Amino acid sequence: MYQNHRRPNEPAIVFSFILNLGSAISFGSDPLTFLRENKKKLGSTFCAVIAGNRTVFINDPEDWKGILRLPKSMLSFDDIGKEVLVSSFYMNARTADAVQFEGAKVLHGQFVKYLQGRDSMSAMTGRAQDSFEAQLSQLRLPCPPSDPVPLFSTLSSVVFKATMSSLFGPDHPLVSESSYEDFAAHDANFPFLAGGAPSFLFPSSSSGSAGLRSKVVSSVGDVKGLMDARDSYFKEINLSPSDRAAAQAVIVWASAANTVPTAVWTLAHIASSPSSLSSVRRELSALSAVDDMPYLDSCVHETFRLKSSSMTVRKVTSPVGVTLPGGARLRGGDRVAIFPPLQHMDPRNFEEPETWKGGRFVDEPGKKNLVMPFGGGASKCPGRLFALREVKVFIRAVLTEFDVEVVGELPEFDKTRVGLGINGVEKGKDVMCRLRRRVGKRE
Ligand code: HEM
Repeated sequence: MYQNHRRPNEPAIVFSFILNLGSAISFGSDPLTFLRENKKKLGSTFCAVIAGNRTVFINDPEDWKGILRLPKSMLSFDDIGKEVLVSSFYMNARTADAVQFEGAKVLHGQFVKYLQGRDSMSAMTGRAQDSFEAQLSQLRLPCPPSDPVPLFSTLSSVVFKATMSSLFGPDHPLVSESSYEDFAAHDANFPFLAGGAPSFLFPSSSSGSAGLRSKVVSSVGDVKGLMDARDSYFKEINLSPSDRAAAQAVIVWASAANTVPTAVWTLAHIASSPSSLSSVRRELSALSAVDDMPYLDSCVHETFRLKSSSMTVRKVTSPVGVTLPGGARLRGGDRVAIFPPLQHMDPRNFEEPETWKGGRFVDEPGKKNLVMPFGGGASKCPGRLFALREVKVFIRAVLTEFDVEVVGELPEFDKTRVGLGINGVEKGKDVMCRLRRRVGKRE
């Protein structure tokens, strides 16, 4: 009601005529310009109404750490997390509560143990690597081989299946082309669902998600990893099979949605930069472990820097509001948002920020700390170590199997996903590449 009215000590407000929609369109179509221009006019912390939510943007990266450290009694992700579970993953409120609140501690402990523990990570990496090698050796190439192939269309399902194999084992029904199609159908409308649009508007998303849920609780064979541990916990708290499926399907999406575009973009950028390609090939020929390849590591971080737009959001928990460390007064229910591309694209941090430079972090590894694709604070991605490793294993597998030559310019990224993670390729476009099996690798 009083969204556009500024009270004493509150941050300045971006005025909008359409109360419920607010600044959603100008923010969504070009967030960097929106934030930079309003920062100039209103100061580094200001409020904008985004799709009905008063959202306070903190635009000075110096303030971010302090914000992310504030206790849950002031700012929390939990309510927003629950909303997303219900709106985007078709979860009922009871299951969402179990995942986001009651089970949070147990489930978080499982993330740490299985997604970051050394033994579990190396077992997962091994399954991903086997899957990449098997899939790439059987990949059907065009005839004649000089015809270019669309990289995203060709390799996204390869990354999806390897990720499923790492989580569930190679024989699980999710390691299949049809499951990739279900995932892609659900994912395609994810920005609308996460934004709160009613799910009946997107029947292909709900049937894609239903397809994944119908398979996700199938036996995981002898893979005693994260998914098995979660399933045991959900049985212990008496969730029904369909509720267990909904809770497990979240991990299917979280594990693949950002890993797929990161992997394909990194490959596309490396292949379109002759100096990066030869530096990566030099590291590969030394046969080091992927964790010991600083140039490749730099390339993946450079892709994160340029393609990620994961926005970290919190909600003011106390109904009477809070005062932020800098003195700004916020109302109960206000959202607080941090948008890392402000830091990623700042020429004071990165020379020629619009340009992908594979070796950017080799001499300045400390600058990787300025790159934030995984969110921060309590909701920071628990899969980050595995994701980074999986992408490197993917690049190594592709470049071992193929010579990759990019044809033409790289297309833009998909701007409709801004705020949600790693941006995929612009709709209707792809990266066109010639793939030739390397000598000694031909069947
Ligand atoms: C490049 C790849 C990835 C990126 C950029 C990424 C990014 C993110 C981000 C930004 C969040 C937090 C969202 C927030 O703060 O609101 C998140 C959460 C999460 N991610 Fe990732 N992620 C990646 C890969 C993975 C992988 C491979 C897994 C699992 C195998 C995974 C599992 C999760 C889970 C379970 C959560 C939710 C954590 C929770 O509920 O506390 N992610 N991810």
